[in-house]
Amino acid sequence: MVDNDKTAETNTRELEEGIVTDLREKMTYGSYLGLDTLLSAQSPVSQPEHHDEMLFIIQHQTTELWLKLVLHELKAASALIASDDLAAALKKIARVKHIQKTMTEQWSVLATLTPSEYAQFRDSLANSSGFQSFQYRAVEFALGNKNAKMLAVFDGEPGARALLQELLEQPSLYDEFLRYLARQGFAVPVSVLERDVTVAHTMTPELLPVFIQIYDNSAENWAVYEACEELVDLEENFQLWRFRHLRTVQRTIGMKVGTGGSSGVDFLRRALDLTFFPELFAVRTEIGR
Ligand code: HEM
Ligand SMILES: N[C@@H](CC(=O)c1ccccc1NC=O)C(=O)O
Repeated sequence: MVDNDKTAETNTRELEEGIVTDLREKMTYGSYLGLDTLLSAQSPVSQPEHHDEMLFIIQHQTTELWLKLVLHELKAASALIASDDLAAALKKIARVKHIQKTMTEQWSVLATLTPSEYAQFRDSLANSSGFQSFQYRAVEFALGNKNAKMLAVFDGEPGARALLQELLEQPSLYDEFLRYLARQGFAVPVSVLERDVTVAHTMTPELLPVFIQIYDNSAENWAVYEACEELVDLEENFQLWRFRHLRTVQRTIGMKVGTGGSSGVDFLRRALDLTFFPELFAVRTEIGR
């Protein structure tokens, strides 16, 4: 038995006898998590190395890890809706919402990078840009912001291009939800069910009666009503991430053009006009009328 009183007295925690210390040939924390690979993937390019480039790299890498999980969960959610298991899909979406909050909150870490610090290593980044993040684009596609023109950026990355091509051709989460609603007996127009899923869904007024029915009779349509509100949360969270990105960019590079070749802040601002689920926002105007 460990003498617990001793801990406070010595301000040192005794290791318990059962603790495994001989881990040769065994799976360990580091081997399980692939830490050798993960922690050797931070390679600053500035010369001499700029202290703050480590922050810049790790901020992006942690975001990419979260994006990997978001994609994993969204794919599962889509498949679950396609198999009529809405409740299980909502569980995945709930997780995505928490990840989004973390991703959005994380901007405050990068905001500690001042414009002058960033300017000291920005040239080293050449034409690399977040615009070239295939996982970010994959999440946009999965949620329905399809744009085939984005694929050209990935001509030199066959794996990324193939993943995006596949997602481009698959129904988005919203497409799957609308098909589900049709299977549940809601009057989803055939034109919506048979639409070309390789392009972005656009506002379809003929869909509004479906959502008015759901929102005006929420008690009778509780499951789909809840699902609608979860989708609204997803879009809201996505926009908040875009907005924090925009504001961080603005405070860091002002109105400079982007390393990726876009106008910068103006280009990013236009993304705030995009919507994944237009009818779920339009229905709000109609409620209770
Ligand atoms: C000081 C930090 C940052 C600056 C100054 C910055 C700047 C920019 C600019 C100017 C663009 C437009 C494309 C271009 O011309 O380059 C862009 C796009 C983008 N950035 Fe950043 N960025 C920063 C941090 C980040 C971080 C941490 C991420 C996280 C992965 C990120 C992800 C993206 C994505 C996904 C796009 C494409 C957005 C879209 O298509 O709407 N950026 N960024
Ligand atoms: N586009 C940024 C550069 C940048 O932020 C960046 C560069 C390399 C990898 C990811 C980046 N993040 C977001 O665009 C700029 O124009 O300064």
